[in-house]
Amino acid sequence: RKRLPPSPWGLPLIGHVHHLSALPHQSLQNLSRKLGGIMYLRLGMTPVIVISSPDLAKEALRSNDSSFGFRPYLLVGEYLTYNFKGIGLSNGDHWKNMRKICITELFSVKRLESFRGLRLAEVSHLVSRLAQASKSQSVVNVRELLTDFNVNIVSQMLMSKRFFENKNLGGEEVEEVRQLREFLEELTRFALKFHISEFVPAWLRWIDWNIPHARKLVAKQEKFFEKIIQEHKSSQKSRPVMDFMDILLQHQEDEEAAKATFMELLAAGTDTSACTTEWALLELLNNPEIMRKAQEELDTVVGRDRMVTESDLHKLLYLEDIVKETFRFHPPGPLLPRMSTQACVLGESFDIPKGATTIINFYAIGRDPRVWDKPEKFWPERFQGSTIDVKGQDFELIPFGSGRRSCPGMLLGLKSVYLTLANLIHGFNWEPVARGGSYNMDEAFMSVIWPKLALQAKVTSM
Ligand code: HEM
Repeated sequence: RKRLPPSPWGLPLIGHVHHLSALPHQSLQNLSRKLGGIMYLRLGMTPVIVISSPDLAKEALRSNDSSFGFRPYLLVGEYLTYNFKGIGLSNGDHWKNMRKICITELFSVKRLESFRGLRLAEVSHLVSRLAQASKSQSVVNVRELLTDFNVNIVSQMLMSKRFFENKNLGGEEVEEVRQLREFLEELTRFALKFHISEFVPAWLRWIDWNIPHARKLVAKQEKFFEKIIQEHKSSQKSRPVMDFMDILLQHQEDEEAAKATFMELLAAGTDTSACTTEWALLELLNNPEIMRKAQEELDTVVGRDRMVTESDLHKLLYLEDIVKETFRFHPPGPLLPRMSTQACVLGESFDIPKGATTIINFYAIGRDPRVWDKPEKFWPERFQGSTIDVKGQDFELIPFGSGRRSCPGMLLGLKSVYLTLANLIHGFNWEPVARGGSYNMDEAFMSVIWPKLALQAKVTSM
């Protein structure tokens, strides 16, 4: 006989909402410790299945990939992506088409290779900012450094624009960049608010009191993209190689699809990589022995006379273990959001209703003592001699998801994390400015899971 997975105690109307805190991945981890690897929650009127076991994640994402290949409804998807015209929140044929364009024209190995010089130029810029900070003995705001790096990479790939730390920008453009930063922050705050439309049936969504705010945000977004699209159309002939905006405007007559996809790629592709590097550096600062081993490896493989480049990365095996361990312990987006499009059975006999929001909590999987030895310890050596990788085949470690909706930007994200981390620790010694020399590792659930306190430290050139 089939049955629903176990649930915690609920309340009339709100169901199980009261079990969730400002750190929902941790609340769900705590619940799964009591209820097991699969549970059933009701958030308002929305049925939600939460999976926190590698075997059940594999069953959902591999054996039943087509049943769980949809994204659930989000208010930001309806408004800021013009009724689901982007890639990350859309479904069905439109999603298939956008994903195909993104994979062939932006994320293919060949296309990524053509941007190698761009990444090198940005990393040189990052290193010279650190060298300046070393000279002036000033404290480095690591988060700002990493965010600038990642936004600059993605914005140049998408639309040939370098937004941050660009001395060639005129006063009006600097003001635009400031507005973009503010807009992205406001959008994140908005996306994290409670939206009742996500917890009621579709016909009742109009009652959401956040809709006027969503419309205001759309107007700000419009202002930003209209200008970029116009500039792009008028300068297209002067670009030797077409950028992604040129390509997308060619494929898609509908400019709204281009705007939606751009906003999603900027949102999905910048903070994810930046926060992974920030967590890794934090762990190294709190664990000087691991830092020492990583720097020794860099000295042996790269030497002291030059920067680390992408051709060095495959030889840096300890660095690879550090990055894997960072993804296990601090996955940037720890809850995979999916939706079941047909009823199915998971596990021994758990009934998954059609239309249930399905969340895979791989934060819980990464810290489960049944899956990992000493899970609360940051211990890169656990990967020595192990074949476990982050690429979506090993369900103990799926920071980029798995299956048809897995992250298409994975290769770019990995390059960015390796390159920035390697260069941050290669040419510089880091001195903590935290009280007592050890950093607080609390988390904040924002666009991604950031360290609650942005990492600040002093550097000296080696
Ligand atoms: C460390 C870096 C990154 C991490 C950890 C990460 C993680 C993820 C995760 C967990 C998902 C959901 C996967 C699923 O449902 O199975 C995802 C989706 C996505 N990511 Fe990434 N990501 C990273 C970098 C990037 C970059 C650099 C880009 C693009 C510039 C990007 C673009 C996307 C897009 C467009 C989707 C939605 C795909 C779809 O729904 O078909 N990501 N990412």
